[in-house]
Amino acid sequence: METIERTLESQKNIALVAHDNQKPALMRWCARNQDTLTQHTLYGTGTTGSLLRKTGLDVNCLYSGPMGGDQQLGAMIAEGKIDVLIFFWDPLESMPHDPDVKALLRITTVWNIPVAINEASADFLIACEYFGEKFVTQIPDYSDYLIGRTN
Ligand SMILES: O=C(CO)COP(=O)(O)O
Repeated sequence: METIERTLESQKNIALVAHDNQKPALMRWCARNQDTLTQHTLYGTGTTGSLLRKTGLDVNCLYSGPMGGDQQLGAMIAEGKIDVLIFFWDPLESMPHDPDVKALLRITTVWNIPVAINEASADFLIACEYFGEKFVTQIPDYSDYLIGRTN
């Protein structure tokens, strides 16, 4: 597939999500990185975002994951409205909305956004010089894709 450039601005739109068993770890991680996170625009699924708001972070809350929050985030990623996903998902518990979780992770790959799936990868990502700077990525050329399918 043809690709085009997409520039992630220095102030990023960051999605924060954690499954229940991972919420304490994400809360601690956000507290540790509060100064950096406040320089960006934050989004979260319903419960994660509401808990983070209680700690003083300005998080735009979507629906709770099992009620459609993962799908809302997926749509925002496809529309270029989310630049980075921090998702502390739970590998040891089955979720009623597992198809939504898979779909969310899949769409991050389709649109080539940086993703952290656990604390160590989140530490790497936030330590990266590009976290607070412009960063150019390659994304699918959707216009070209559509032309190819409709010609
Ligand atoms: O289920 C989730 C992600 O799959 C997260 O949803 P909550 O933040 O509402 O718990």
